[in-house]
Amino acid sequence: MKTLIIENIDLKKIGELVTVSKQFCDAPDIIALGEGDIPGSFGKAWQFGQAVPANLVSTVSNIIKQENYEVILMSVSTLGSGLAGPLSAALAAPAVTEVTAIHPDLVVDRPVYGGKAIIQHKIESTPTILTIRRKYFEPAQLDGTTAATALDAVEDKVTLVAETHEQTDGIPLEDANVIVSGGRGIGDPENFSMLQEMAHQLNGAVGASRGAVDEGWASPTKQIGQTGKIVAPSVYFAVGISGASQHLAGIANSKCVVAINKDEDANIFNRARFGVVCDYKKIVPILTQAIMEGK
Ligand SMILES: Cc1cc2nc3c(=O)[nH]c(=O)nc-3n(C[C@H](O)[C@H](O)[C@H](O)COP(=O)(O)OP(=O)(O)OC[C@H]3O[C@@H](n4cnc5c(N)ncnc54)[C@H](O)[C@@H]3O)c2cc1C
Repeated sequence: MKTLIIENIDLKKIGELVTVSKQFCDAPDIIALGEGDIPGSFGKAWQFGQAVPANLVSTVSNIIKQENYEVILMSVSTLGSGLAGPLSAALAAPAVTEVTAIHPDLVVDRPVYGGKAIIQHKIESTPTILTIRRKYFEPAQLDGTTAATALDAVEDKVTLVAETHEQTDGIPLEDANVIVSGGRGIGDPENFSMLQEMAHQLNGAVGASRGAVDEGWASPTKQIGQTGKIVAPSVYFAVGISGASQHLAGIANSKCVVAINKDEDANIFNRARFGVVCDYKKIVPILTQAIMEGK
């Protein structure tokens, strides 16, 4: 099936979409956004400078129509989520969002009810737009670069007035291999520094439950869960977090969950591979020290 990737110039995001594209075709084409070379080898390539998704709709939908693309792939991101709906309307094409798996015969999975159930959709008509959840597919290795046709004819429906970059002291949560997250059980904001130190030693990032965010101990940008970020680290430490379903929805694709909670009946232990029933103030400094000594 003729496949088009639409993505910012980002090695991992493009790599993940190339992996997905292999289910549909041998060589996808790409519309890339941003400055610099497009990593990887693509049949046809177009490139926008940075632009607001709403302003790209008519140019992108014209390319899709002219080239007869059957599958359009984007990540679940500001770009993908902003473009999927308007493109679907412009092309009268179905859009399946938050896809986490692709099966034979064009059947795709998407989680619903905060990850408690999976819906399967069979793609029956083309073009079809799919947004793909990050980190569910291993990024393909991208060799070389592809020269692109520059596209600067964008509409002026929305003007970008200002852009404020999130303060991420270190690795962004979505890219972190290790996350140390704190919940309401942390008790006060100062104690988050304990988690910061542990995350620092593990070259990881600090996250938070909504409990901790509602208390004002962590920034909303750190919230993980149904209404926060969806993360997929190799190791996720849940410290003083009860394990509400809305929190678990954000960590469904974490490979190994380690729970530290003083309540042995806390629901987080049902999701954890390793659990420590203990006051976190006793165990976190010991773990941090052991990690430092083990380096
Ligand atoms: C529509 C909706 C969307 C939501 N979205 C999200 C979301 O995106 N993310 C999210 O996280 N929540 C979300 N929630 C809230 C969710 O339901 C829970 O209320 C929240 O996750 C609870 O946070 P918590 O586990 O930190 O706090 P609590 O439930 O209060 O748990 C605190 C835990 O800390 C333990 N503890 C206390 N002291 C210590 C100690 N000294 N050492 C070790 N353990 C200790 C306790 O035993 C307890 O298990 C949402 C809710 C709704 C209704």
